[in-house]
Amino acid sequence: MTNIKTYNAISGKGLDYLSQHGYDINAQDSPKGILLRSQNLFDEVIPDTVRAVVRSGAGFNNIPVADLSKRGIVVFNTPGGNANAVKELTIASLILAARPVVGAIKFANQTRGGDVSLRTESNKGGYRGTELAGKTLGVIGLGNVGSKVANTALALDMDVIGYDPGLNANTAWRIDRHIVHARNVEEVLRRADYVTVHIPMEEKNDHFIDAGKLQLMKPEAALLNLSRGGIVDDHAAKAALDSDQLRMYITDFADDVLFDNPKVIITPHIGGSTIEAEDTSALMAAKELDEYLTSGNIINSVNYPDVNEPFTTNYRVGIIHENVPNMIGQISAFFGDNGINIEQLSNRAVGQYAYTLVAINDFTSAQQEHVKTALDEIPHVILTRRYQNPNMMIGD
Ligand SMILES: NC(=O)c1ccc[n+]([C@@H]2O[C@H](COP(=O)([O-])OP(=O)(O)OC[C@H]3O[C@@H](n4cnc5c(N)ncnc54)[C@H](O)[C@@H]3O)[C@@H](O)[C@H]2O)c1
Ligand SMILES: O=C(O)CC[C@@H](O)C(=O)O
Repeated sequence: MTNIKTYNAISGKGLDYLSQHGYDINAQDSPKGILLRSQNLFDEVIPDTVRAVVRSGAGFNNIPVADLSKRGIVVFNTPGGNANAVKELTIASLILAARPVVGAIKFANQTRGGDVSLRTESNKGGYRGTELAGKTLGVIGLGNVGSKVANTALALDMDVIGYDPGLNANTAWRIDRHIVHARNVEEVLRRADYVTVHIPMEEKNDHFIDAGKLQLMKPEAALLNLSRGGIVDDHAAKAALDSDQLRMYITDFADDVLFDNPKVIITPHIGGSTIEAEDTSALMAAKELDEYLTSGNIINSVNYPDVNEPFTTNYRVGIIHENVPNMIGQISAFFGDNGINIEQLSNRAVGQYAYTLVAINDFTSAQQEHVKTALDEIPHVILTRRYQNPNMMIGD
């Protein structure tokens, strides 16, 4: 059995998959993998036995990715697994920003005694809203969530303007041609009646929406943040609301500065909290973990390149290394010098790291032992793992 440590409430779909594939998800000692949702891993000690950390979800700012990368630990997420759930809550938030539904519900509940229908009818004037149709939605970040939100807003008869300088090809294909592509974020902020942010929390996006950007927005506009606390400077947002430079702020991330403000709606980080999204994400996470631990295939990694090849030979060696010159030369020379024939070699690099997966048929026990220790001694090699087909890990 291979031990997997889990944090948070992971859907049974993912846990059952792991249990059925030879993993012990209850034994927390010497884990080979960690499966989590929002647990802050910066506060945890990650044992040396760990080879993979999988985030069941999209955002991975709760994981010390830079440190784990130096240790040869692959970090995965489940892109798109909960995008539809976040899209739906974003659309609900748009409606809550246009219609005073929350206040109206409270009012209706308070109208007790006497002729209830008359009392509600005569006082409902205070709960008039506006329509989304014909208004402009600005979408910042057109990835898995943002692209879905943008397309759905078109179906609500909104005009949509989007901004994403790092748009990937897969997502670009999904974006409706009627969505206007802004040249810069300022253009989105100036034109939109509603602005929704769907970007990851990383250093460059810390307080991405700050006082300066809020000033560009129309005073009657509403801002939505279902991405992460910290992407919007909440103090600046409160100041903008207080000075009527912003009409409304809806966020999925509670913050002391925002409580008890009639212009703010806070939800408790429930964007991805649907049964469907939790099941889909957990199953994706479990499969990614199993695939890496048993075959060396890397799918949806956030720190190393993806390499996903059919396992058609008897053995494989996966080598995580730095992305520096002559690594492939040294690795293939090593196999040749030790009389090991390479059937196939796949190599990909991303940023400062690279991954080389070597497929082998004839591999004696002595060669396997030697590969483990000797390959790790090549400068810039971070970690080597060996795999035996069918799906039987033989090394550590
Ligand atoms: N509330 C929730 O429960 C919940 C659920 C899922 C995701 N999220 C958050 O939403 C974020 C987005 O999710 P996703 O699945 O769409 O991720 P994604 O990786 O598919 O898309 C993010 C997009 O943002 C773009 N981007 C990054 N920085 C940008 C910037 N400064 N300006 C414009 N575009 C920028 C990227 O190029 C990318 O296309 C996640 O990182 C996560 O933090 C929250
Ligand atoms: O696990 C969750 O419920 C939150 C997930 C969400 O924040 C994400 O980034 O995917």
